Amino acid sequence: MTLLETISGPRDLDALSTEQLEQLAREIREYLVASVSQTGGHLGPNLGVVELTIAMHRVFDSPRDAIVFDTGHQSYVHKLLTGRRDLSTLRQTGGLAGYPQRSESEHDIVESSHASSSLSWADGISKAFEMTGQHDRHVIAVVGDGALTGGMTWEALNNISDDNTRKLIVIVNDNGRSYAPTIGGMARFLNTVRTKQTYRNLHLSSRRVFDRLGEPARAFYRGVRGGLHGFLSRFTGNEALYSNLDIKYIGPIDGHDEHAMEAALRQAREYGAPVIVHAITDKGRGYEPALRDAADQFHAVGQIDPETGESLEPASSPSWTNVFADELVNLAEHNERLVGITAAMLRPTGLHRMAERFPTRVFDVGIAEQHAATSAAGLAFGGLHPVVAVYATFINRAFDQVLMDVALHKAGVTFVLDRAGVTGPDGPSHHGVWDLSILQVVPGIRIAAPRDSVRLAEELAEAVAVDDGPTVLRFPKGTVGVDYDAVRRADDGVDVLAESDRNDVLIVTVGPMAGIGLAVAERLEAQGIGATVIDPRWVVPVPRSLIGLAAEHRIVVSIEDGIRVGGIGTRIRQDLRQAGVDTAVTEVGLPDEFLDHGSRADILERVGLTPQHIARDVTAMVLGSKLPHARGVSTDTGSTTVRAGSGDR
Ligand SMILES: Cc1ncc(C[n+]2csc(CCOP(=O)(O)OP(=O)(O)O)c2C)c(N)n1
Ligand SMILES: CC(=O)[C@@H](O)[C@H](O)COP(=O)(O)O
Ligand SMILES: [Mg+2]
Repeated sequence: MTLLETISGPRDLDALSTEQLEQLAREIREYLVASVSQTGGHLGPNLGVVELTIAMHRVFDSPRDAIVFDTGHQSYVHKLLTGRRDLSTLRQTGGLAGYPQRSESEHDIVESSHASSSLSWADGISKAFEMTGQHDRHVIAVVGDGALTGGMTWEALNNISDDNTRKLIVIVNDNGRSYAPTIGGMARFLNTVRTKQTYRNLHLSSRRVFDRLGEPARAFYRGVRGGLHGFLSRFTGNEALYSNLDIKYIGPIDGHDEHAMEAALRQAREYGAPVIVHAITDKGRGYEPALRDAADQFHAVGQIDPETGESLEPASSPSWTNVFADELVNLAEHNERLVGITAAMLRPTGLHRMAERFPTRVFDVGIAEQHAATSAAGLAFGGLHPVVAVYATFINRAFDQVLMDVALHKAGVTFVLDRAGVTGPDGPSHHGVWDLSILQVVPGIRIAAPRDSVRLAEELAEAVAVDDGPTVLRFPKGTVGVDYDAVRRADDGVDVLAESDRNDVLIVTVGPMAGIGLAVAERLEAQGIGATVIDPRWVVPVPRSLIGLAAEHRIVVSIEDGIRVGGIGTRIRQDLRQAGVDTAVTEVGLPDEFLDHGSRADILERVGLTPQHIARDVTAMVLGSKLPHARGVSTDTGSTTVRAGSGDR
């Protein structure tokens, strides 16, 4: 039996000796590589927090003490130590979440994977403990150096520093990277600490002395080093940033020395006021393939060979990200006004290719989407055309900046939203399902949803040519798949993908839902129901020719990979009514619920976003029976009658 198998909860850690703790750390690393190489996940970040998490659970008493992970992708070790030793179902339908999840454990608090929120959570929880007389409960936030580049962390620190009675400990997990090396002045400050000769000399010289004196001395050295470094750091200027905020600073601590971490955390626990413990760690620690990975030290991996780290996933047709990356470089070759902005996700969003070709024309602003959007408005004011590339779910955070800095000032900024729609394994906070609903209310915005790689190139070129307001391009995670050629294109750019000799149903597909729309049309034809399938390409504002076509059909069915509430379908319905067209509308999309993690296919099946579900519901509607109430489907038949009719062209 391994030591890890004896750990059913954090208190089982208390009796372990130094040697056992070192063995446990080894076993956890071995397990993480063996398991996550099969399931995929955030291998690098979790290899970097093994000793830190063990020390944290030994010093504090979760769940009485509240532990908050920032972003939450580095919580696998926490899961292993809190009764979830089997990670084999990680991120799979019905399996363990890749982030903390309250339904899994009382030890889990923050489920969102949106970075930089942990200190605000900790601020609120610690205030609540104070105000409810729970003075013995601590709050511990584990925040990465990357997450520290997000504005919320500074808003929270500004508040936390205002009240030094709260038992709030911030563990800065500083591995010097987000995906790539973390950018900005904050990172430079932290980096001085990491590389400070004083710290390194002290560490090396004192360790050598004690090592020569044998185990008792070694144990003594490890026990005091955390506090020693914290104390000494006052003379090396490292604490300046925090102590000026009137927050005690302990560090830098070797985040892989479990004893040093424990000593520092015990010191922090006894301090009785907000404390920052600065841990120096390595993302991918203990696993050579990760440490060697210059791109992102195995920040997020698919299935890999545990020995070599090589990907086991078959090379497939290009990803949406790669098509975007190449097309943007092509456009930038001929348009020197184009500049790119990423929020610490240069490679994941594909901007690395433009950065390689035009290094001075791509900006990494850190995990700072709000700043990215408003800085883009500034770049546009200065005569450039910024392309802000973020994951769709993260644009939520910058809604006000898109509205009040970009759109209000009619700034020509293009937002490229990758991972739009159901993403799958990353769970509810990662599905990019809200962008169509929240962005379409922005005055003057234009939103395109390419259905395939040809349209992505077309619509990106069209977007960057617009300089009098925001444009948006959104596409899903994964490979692009086949191209869907049009039968014809209307003057306003709407593509007709399929027609019938009966005008029973107009199917309006948003982006890659074109495939589903065409499959639905086939099923309807088999029932003798005629369907026209169109791809508006630019879905906001609703094109005029779509309104005209709707007037010629009995029913409009919109299909979108976004929440139905406030989605494109509702926009179409409103615009039809405004134009005096009373054709019934059925909006097919996602329910306005948080969708658990799982494969994209499983989730789409679960919510009925499949050709068979949609065709069944539309058939029932056309044949006049009451539409069965499928999740994610709403039918506007109350206010209008389904057009009786010949349906003949
Ligand atoms: C608001 C937001 N933007 C972008 C991301 C994508 N993202 C996930 S982890 C990560 C890097 C986090 O770096 P750090 O906080 O240093 O943690 P580490 O992975 O180094 O442990 C980023 C950018 C996110 N989760 N949230
Ligand atoms: C934690 C986080 O936000 C990212 O690491 C995200 O999990 C990456 O998602 P993809 O794997 O789809 O790039
Ligand atoms: Mg980091």
